[in-house]
Amino acid sequence: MRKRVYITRTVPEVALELLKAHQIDYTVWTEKRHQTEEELIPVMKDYDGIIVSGPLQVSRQFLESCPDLRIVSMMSVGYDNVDIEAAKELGIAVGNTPGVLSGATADTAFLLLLAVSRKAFHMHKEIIRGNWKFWDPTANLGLELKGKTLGIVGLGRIGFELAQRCAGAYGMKIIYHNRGVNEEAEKELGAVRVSFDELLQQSDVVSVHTALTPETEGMFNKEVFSKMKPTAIFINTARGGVHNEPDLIAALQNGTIWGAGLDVTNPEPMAADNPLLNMPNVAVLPHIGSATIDTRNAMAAIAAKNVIRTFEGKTLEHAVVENRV
Ligand SMILES: NC(=O)C1=CN([C@@H]2O[C@H](COP(=O)(O)OP(=O)(O)OC[C@H]3O[C@@H](n4cnc5c(N)ncnc54)[C@H](OP(=O)(O)O)[C@@H]3O)[C@@H](O)[C@H]2O)C=CC1
Ligand SMILES: O=CC(=O)O
Repeated sequence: MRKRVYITRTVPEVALELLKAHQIDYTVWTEKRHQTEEELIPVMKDYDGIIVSGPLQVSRQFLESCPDLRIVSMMSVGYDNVDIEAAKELGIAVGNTPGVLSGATADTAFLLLLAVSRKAFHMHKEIIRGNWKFWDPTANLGLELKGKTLGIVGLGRIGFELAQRCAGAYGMKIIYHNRGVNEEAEKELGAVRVSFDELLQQSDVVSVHTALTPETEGMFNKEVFSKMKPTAIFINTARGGVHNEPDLIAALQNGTIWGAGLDVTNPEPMAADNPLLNMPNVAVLPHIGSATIDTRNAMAAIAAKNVIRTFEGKTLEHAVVENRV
């Protein structure tokens, strides 16, 4: 019997072509809203696989309610919304799409850093509001990045690409805080591993790139912001849950830190009246880290290949939970 895959959002055509070429049937959810776990559970009884793109909670209850499910194929590198222990216990493979999105996501962090350092998003809004009246040499002043210190919390694939950009473009000194050592970054970029507190105290820019885990949830809170320089910029392209939003708003309002650039928020989408959107030293993007044509095609291809390989009884191209072959 032909296998069936449910796809939680429209995805690049390359994924559908690959599934078709392997005689796999699929259904794509095309409405402009995300389905909830509760809505999907009754639907999933007819499917052998799911490609997840978006914020669906793949809980134990969800996995236990899908009798034929063989694979959860994430079209993302992050899998914080999947109950990995339950998937392992139930023998359901989980795939993801690391690596191919690192450059695009690092570009997004770099874009946010430049935008915040020069208040670019705020200036753009000011022009639209009709507030570009005259040239004032003492107004609209930003910060320069040349020779400054970039502190990366979670220097993995994306952090490495950001460090390359900042070291290459501005000669920034790279320090990082990981649980382990990143030998490649130390060798190639001269990155120096420091304690979390040392990183906070020394960095002009703090950029976070860890996964969202119980250990990293709410990691950037009032106490942590208070240890950063008053001229520091905080960048988060990882997950909104890694920072405490009320604490971040307070830190920006009372001058504890200088600015913030966010590609991820908590919740997503961010409400249009969120105070962060009206702060001059803040830039917010709607979770577009990996959103380039090339990157999304590459992600979609891996997500489809992980499904195909599962049904063929092979190991995945990228596994969080390996297929039982
Ligand atoms: N905005 C967007 O659109 C995107 C966001 N992302 C997010 O970025 C995250 C990172 O992706 P990627 O770079 O590929 O992942 P990697 O696994 O390559 O890097 C994550 C790094 O975090 C470190 N780390 C993990 N836990 C901790 C901790 N508690 N304290 C300090 N460091 C820690 C790890 O090192 P060690 O184990 O040594 O601690 C590792 O080097 C994803 O999980 C996802 O949430 C990804 C893509 C796009
Ligand atoms: O947020 C995106 C991801 O790939 O993870």
